[in-house]
Amino acid sequence: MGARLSLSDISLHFGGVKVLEGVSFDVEPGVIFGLVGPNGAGKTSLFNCISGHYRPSSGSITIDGSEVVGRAPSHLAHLGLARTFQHPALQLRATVLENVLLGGHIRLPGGPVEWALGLPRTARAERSIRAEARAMLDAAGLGWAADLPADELSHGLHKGIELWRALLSKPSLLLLDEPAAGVSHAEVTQLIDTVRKVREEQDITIVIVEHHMGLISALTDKVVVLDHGRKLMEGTAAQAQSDPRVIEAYLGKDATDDAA
Ligand SMILES: Nc1ncnc2c1ncn2[C@@H]1O[C@H](COP(=O)(O)OP(=O)(O)OP(=O)(O)O)[C@@H](O)[C@H]1O
Repeated sequence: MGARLSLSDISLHFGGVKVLEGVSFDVEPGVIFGLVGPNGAGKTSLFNCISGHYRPSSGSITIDGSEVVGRAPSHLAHLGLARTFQHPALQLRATVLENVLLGGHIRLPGGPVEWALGLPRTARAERSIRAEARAMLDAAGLGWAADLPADELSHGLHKGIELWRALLSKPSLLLLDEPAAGVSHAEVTQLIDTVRKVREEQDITIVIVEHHMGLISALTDKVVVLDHGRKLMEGTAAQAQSDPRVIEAYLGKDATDDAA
């Protein structure tokens, strides 16, 4: 079952800077949910609050009813959360396969002592996850790159590696931070197909921060629009794109006057 994510009255202040103010919304299990808004609206900061990288100044965030504010990212991974970053965070000297395998670590049985001892059940699990990672890369048409150092690949493929790494952890809640930023048109089309397939084949809830409205329209069931750290509206992507408040936030007041 995809996870249920609930945010209630989230605020985030850095000194006197109010980055988020009273943001609340629910993400139903199994949906693809978009978080959009102009530059600096607070989207990545909100992702950082959900993934445990930032601690909100106030408010509550629950995943399947469990409070996660104050929990470390590693704890949240055990609750089924995985994320990608706006700027891919890869081990550039390691191979593509090794980067993807980092996502499978969470699925290994036992703890650090067992892993260090290389007990048979750990070794078996490692072999099985490695085979799964290779199969994922093959299915994505990236088998040729599996044993290459990550730094030999393009930015678009780095984004792909992050996505496969996150998926190898078998998340019930996946946060994608600007997956289409800086990637080619053909790669965006491939990304849309991949995310659709993932949703068809897995019980997963996906939240996407993205400026690419084509991708948001193609994929999301619902969106929340943020502006200056506040929730501006909630609805479908089509409703957001025709909402005068959203048009004004992106383009300024003149644009809505012109449209009237
Ligand atoms: N650690 C921090 N300290 C101070 N200010 C911060 C910090 N993190 C984010 N901010 C500020 O919060 C505001 C929102 O930034 P954020 O990156 O969350 O916006 P965004 O909507 O993701 O923007 P973009 O679409 O450009 O990526 C910005 O003014 C940013 O400078």
